[in-house]
Amino acid sequence: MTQLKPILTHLDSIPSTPGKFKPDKSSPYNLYRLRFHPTLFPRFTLWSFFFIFFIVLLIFFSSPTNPTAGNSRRSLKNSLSPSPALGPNWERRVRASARPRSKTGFTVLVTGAAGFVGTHVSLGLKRRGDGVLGLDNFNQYYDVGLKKARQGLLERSGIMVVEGDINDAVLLRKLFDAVAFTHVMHMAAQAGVRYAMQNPGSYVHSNIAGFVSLLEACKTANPQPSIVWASSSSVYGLNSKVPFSENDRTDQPASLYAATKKAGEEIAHTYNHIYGLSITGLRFFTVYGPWGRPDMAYFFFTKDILRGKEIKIFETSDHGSVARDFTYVDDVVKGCLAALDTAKKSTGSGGKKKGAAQLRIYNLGNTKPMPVGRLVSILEKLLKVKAKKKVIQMPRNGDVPFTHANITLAHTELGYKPTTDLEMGLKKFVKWYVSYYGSKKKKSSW
Ligand SMILES: O=C(O)[C@H]1O[C@H](OP(=O)(O)OP(=O)(O)OC[C@H]2O[C@@H](n3ccc(=O)[nH]c3=O)[C@H](O)[C@@H]2O)[C@H](O)[C@@H](O)[C@@H]1O
Repeated sequence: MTQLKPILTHLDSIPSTPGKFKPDKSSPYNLYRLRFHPTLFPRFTLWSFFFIFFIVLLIFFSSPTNPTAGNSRRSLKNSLSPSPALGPNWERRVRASARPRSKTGFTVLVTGAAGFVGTHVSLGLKRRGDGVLGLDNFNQYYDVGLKKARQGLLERSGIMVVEGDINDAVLLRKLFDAVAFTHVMHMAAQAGVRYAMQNPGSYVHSNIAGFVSLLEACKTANPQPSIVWASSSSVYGLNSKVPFSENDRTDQPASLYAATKKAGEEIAHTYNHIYGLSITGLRFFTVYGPWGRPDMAYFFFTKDILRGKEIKIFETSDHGSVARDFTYVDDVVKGCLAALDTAKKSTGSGGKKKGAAQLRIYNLGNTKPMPVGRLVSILEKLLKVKAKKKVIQMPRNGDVPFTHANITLAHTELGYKPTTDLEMGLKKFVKWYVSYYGSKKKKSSW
């Protein structure tokens, strides 16, 4: 310490403009300076170097437990030096995928494209000649292998799926810079009613923060796209007025999942109001079908029945049956495309509203609620296996006892008319299930 003091005092006297310093030969500290510089200064610099190096290592190699932090680091990396995946070749592929077949076709960004409904909607759009670019974060909520298989299906139809998160603002900007999307079909979400109790943060991350991030990109884009997005029948929560109509109360959500979807509807209102974005929300009613979600009851009941594993059938506290307005995926896709076709243009540009814009919400259900017990007996018949059933009281985990859609509004304004009943829809699902998991003997991790 006594040795360092003279050096530090000497540093205090260095003028701020380098090169103008004249050593004071008369200073009694000159002797110390000459004697200690050669040994102490390199040691000091060496330790500083190691310290800085350690900090840099820590920043670059620490695992991103917070997904948003991970994204922001990736975003930073992207903005500093675009990875080869975001280079000119990547941009060419992005543009080619999004190019419609005809001049009147739409140019659609589908978020959650490797998800269940996202895949079907993407294929439906491509089939009729629209240009489709997919975006999906391939998260591990359920079997990523299934998502990759859906991606393969899309790629064979000429649809590219960019791997990325809707929270990644830099990536979204790159996509909107590369392509003038006319529409965004926003299907990306953290789905599942009961899982919200295990991982509440993922619902906030995808369904709230992610939605805002996407709307920010849409409002800034020039031209602003029209947006159609997936809300949920779960917003009706504890509403007991049946069938559920769009103007019924939705302020009593029974799960955090439902609350984040309801929040999405309010956020949509705000972006419509401030920026003139044209936004249509679709309340899906328990959508099922081929390439479905392994976390949903019809899917894991099929798996468990085939394996001889017990399945739990929920009932209400007064021993009534729990029922859902199960809706077949092809019917929902028709509703999604009709919503896109009837969507008016957004009115804003450069982040500024120019006039009132369209804001809509529709139920896309089947109007025929079925008890879960009935779903199981249809599966038993199709699989030719008797299920090991255990009837238990519905746990308090966010579930609601029944759903039932009034689809008058969607019918009148979108021409929506579901045509697939539960027997036919499950038959198609089981056929796919057996061909995917049965004959191919795919390993499943779900
Ligand atoms: O349309 C909707 O609003 C929602 O539909 C489904 O949610 P849910 O209807 O709860 O679908 P499942 O998890 O497949 O459950 C179907 C029925 O089976 C019942 N169930 C579930 C699990 C189980 O072990 N036993 C059982 O009887 C549930 O109570 C429910 O009545 C989706 O998972 C949500 O993402 C979607 O938003």
